[in-house]
Amino acid sequence: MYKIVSIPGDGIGPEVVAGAVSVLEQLSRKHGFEIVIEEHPFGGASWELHGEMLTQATLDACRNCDAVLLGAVGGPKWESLPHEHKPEAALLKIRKELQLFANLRPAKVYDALIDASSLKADVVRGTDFLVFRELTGGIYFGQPRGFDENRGWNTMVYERYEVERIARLAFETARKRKGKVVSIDKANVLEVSQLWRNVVHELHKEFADVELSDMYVDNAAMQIVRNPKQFDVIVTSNLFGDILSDIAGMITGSLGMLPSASIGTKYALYEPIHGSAPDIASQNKANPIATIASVAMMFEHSFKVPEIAREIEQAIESALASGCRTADIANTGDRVISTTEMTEAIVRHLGA
Ligand SMILES: NC(=O)c1ccc[n+]([C@@H]2O[C@H](COP(=O)([O-])OP(=O)(O)OC[C@H]3O[C@@H](n4cnc5c(N)ncnc54)[C@H](O)[C@@H]3O)[C@@H](O)[C@H]2O)c1
Ligand SMILES: CC(C)[C@H](C(=O)O)[C@@H](O)C(=O)O
Ligand SMILES: [Mg+2]
Repeated sequence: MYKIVSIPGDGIGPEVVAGAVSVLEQLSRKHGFEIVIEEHPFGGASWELHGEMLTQATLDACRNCDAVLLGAVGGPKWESLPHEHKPEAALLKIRKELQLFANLRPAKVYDALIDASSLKADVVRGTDFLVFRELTGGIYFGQPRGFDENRGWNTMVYERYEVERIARLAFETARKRKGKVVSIDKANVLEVSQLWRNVVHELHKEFADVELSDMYVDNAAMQIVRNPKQFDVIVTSNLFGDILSDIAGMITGSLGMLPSASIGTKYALYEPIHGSAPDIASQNKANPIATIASVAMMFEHSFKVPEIAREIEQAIESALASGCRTADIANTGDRVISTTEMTEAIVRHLGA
């Protein structure tokens, strides 16, 4: 039995999470295992119900399950709230409370979608890299922070142990892949990046079989677009990882394609990398694949059933190969289908 807490959130969150839940239900029917899904409010949706973006009940539920599935939070309705009350602050809080220090963001190109990328087919074909984004430290959490009428300030700080634990995961994972880690920083300008670089290199002594190189973040943004195939594993800080993974989204055709796993030593949460997309919310237009692929990551990392992860990825691949396209990945002339139609196609390809 798998107990999953779902926190759909705002905007397209509920639409894409509904797609992922259909996939979970189909897997349960097909394989005969029980899946219990408990839904809890989060973000703006929770604010409207309880006057709080993250209630103690939702947080307790997340600590009391095998895995959490999150849609997205945020939207224009809550933008003018003070920073500490915004839905985005609740997202940071849940990551911190559950100590989800590593955010794994794979950027893998599906063959059927090579023409959906804004980059040339030869550049994107065969791209397959994995970003380890540090998720509970750096400038997102550093103190002091604030702003007044004339000044705004944030602090980027990393402790040795924070760098070490994410770099260790990156090295361990690279060993099972192509054995190459690129650590991305801004050590030519930022002292905090110098610490990052020093710690990564010290740790590398334990992983001498893995090839390590450093890259400045501005160059990395360019290299990801110029030649994404050069990367295997990327390890980087919270802010740089946020930005670089959205860039990676465009290699795969759309932000709506990229899943993620946020993991710590005790808990795990799975979420697409995209946001609540207010521009297309409640229109049945969103691409559910990022969230469905996040369920594949759940089976891989939390439930340790990689065969089912592959089954989900295969069903996505087959749906795409048979021509299914939501608007974000459609080319001119393609028939565009809805969120629910894409979900149904993937469920069909999962088989019974
Ligand atoms: N993890 C999260 O919950 C998360 C992540 C990013 C942004 N946000 C929040 O979401 C809100 C909107 O932010 P934004 O517009 O900068 O980023 P966004 O990711 O929501 O949207 C960016 C663009 O990508 C498109 N897009 C995103 N996901 C898609 C999908 N699944 N299918 C098709 N198209 C998709 C949107 O329509 C939009 O044009 C903000 O409040 C922001 O803070 C939340
Ligand atoms: C909404 C925001 C807090 C979040 C982040 O910056 O981490 C988002 O952009 C993401 O990538 O998950
Ligand atoms: Mg982001």
